[in-house]
Amino acid sequence: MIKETFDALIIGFGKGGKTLAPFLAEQGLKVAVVEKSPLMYGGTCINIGCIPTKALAYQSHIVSQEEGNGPESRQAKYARALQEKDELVTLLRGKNFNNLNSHPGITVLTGTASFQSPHEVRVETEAGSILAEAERIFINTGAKPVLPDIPGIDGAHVYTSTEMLDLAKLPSRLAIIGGGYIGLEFASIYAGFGSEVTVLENGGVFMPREDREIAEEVKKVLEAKGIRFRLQTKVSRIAEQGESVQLLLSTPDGEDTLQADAVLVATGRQANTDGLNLEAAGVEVTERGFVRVDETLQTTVPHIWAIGDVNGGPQFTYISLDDYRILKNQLFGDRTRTTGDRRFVPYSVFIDPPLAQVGYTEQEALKRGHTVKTAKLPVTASTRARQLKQTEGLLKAVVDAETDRLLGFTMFGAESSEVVNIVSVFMQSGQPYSVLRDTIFTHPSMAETINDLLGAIQ
Ligand SMILES: Cc1cc2nc3c(=O)[nH]c(=O)nc-3n(C[C@H](O)[C@H](O)[C@H](O)COP(=O)(O)OP(=O)(O)OC[C@H]3O[C@@H](n4cnc5c(N)ncnc54)[C@H](O)[C@@H]3O)c2cc1C
Ligand SMILES: NC(=O)c1ccc[n+]([C@@H]2O[C@H](COP(=O)([O-])OP(=O)(O)OC[C@H]3O[C@@H](n4cnc5c(N)ncnc54)[C@H](O)[C@@H]3O)[C@@H](O)[C@H]2O)c1
Repeated sequence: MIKETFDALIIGFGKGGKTLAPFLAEQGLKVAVVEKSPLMYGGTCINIGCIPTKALAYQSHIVSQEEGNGPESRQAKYARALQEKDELVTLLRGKNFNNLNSHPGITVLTGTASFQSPHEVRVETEAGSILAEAERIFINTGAKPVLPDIPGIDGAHVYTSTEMLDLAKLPSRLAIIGGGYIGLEFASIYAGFGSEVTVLENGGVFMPREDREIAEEVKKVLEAKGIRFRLQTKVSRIAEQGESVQLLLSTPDGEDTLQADAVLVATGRQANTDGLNLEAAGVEVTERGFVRVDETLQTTVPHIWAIGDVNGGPQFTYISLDDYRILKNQLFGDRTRTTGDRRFVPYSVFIDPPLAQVGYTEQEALKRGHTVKTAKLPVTASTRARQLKQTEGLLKAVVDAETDRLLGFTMFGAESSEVVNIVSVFMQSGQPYSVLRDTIFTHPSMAETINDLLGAIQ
């Protein structure tokens, strides 16, 4: 076996790792990045996550706005959207590979990594095994879908989100198991292309973490687009029936069946630690199977760190990026950054229109003992939304009645995934909400709805 020695070894080509690699190389370290699949240079986000799904969401929105699309035209537009998505992914994957591969201080090893000892990682490449020894090791192997134990889940018409991204034929009827981020985003994408979509969620509350008024509005808008939601519903069996499948459902009203042409399983994502042989390094995992880290992202072994989805933090690309910032600060800075100083992490669910949130919902603020003032504004109040012909949705703000600080902001409406970042930055400043209420925004814009929303706080 060939033996190579590095100062730093990064396992997985995720967002945090691929940003950390050039930084470490610029500090004079000899760095290796190990990626198990040539189709995954750049990681989940680029190849099978954010980028391809949002590319499809964009095309689906356009198709949904058009009139007179019959089944053939919808299939043709779906096929073109898949092709454009593939072109974009291929472009970004190549750029990501070249960014690291062309760097003089970085070696990209394409192969599967597994620990042999605390400082040694075996990499199985097509050309044979390499034993990579490194002083510092960073685990950035991401997450993979959870597959519930349902008879028939391994059937031909049942897909994970990754597999759905290559589904050539637009399904007439799509059943989605799981009503979380992936479930709702795919529901919105496929409904936009014209599929009949049913979301099967075993929880009893639709979008349980969201503000209740906003969640109700989301449900109403998505239902108006033809998406059906079945809560408190478990799938007990999936049976192949020729070109389609039958799902056997267990519901509060008893057993039921659902016919579908495709089934998406979107029931959460778990740490990708298979085959890493963490025991050989002494790296511990949590009860949920994620790599155990402290606030500085150090594992139970001092020279090994874990970044991104694999460490059990929020599963967002921008959190993996922030993990990189923490490591940079901890290893080469003043060691003040930790996961504990993350406040007001915004997020967006790319349904149509998108939902974005930062801070507390009204319910969460009350639970935390705040006295609150709130305001709501329908998206119809926005002239920009009328120009965009996207008047669905609702905004809501939550203000602390004692300090006048903005505690939370939710926007379900066009361009909310952009607008939320303005509010997030403002919330970091800790200023009273009236400052944002009276800030000058361009017109016409979706951002200016913030002025009106906060103007309605009483
Ligand atoms: C369908 C979908 C849509 C999403 N949409 C969004 C979104 O819109 N916005 C957002 O912020 N987040 C989104 N996410 C989440 C986001 O993609 C992840 O949080 C993020 O990509 C995680 O990055 P990471 O740094 O943890 O590692 P990843 O990008 O997951 O990279 C891990 C890499 O490690 C490799 N690997 C695994 N095991 C080994 C091994 N043993 N040896 C070598 N290599 C290995 C994998 O092949 C992979 O390339 C989405 C996720 C999915 C699935
Ligand atoms: N826009 C974004 O930022 C974005 C988009 C997609 C994914 N992601 C990330 O990916 C992660 C994974 O997404 P996800 O949707 O797979 O997970 P999730 O945790 O968001 O949702 C999973 C849902 O499936 C339900 N569920 C679990 N088992 C079930 C079963 N047997 N039957 C029916 N329902 C069941 C859960 O109650 C939950 O509502 C998210 O947590 C998110 O961080 C982010």
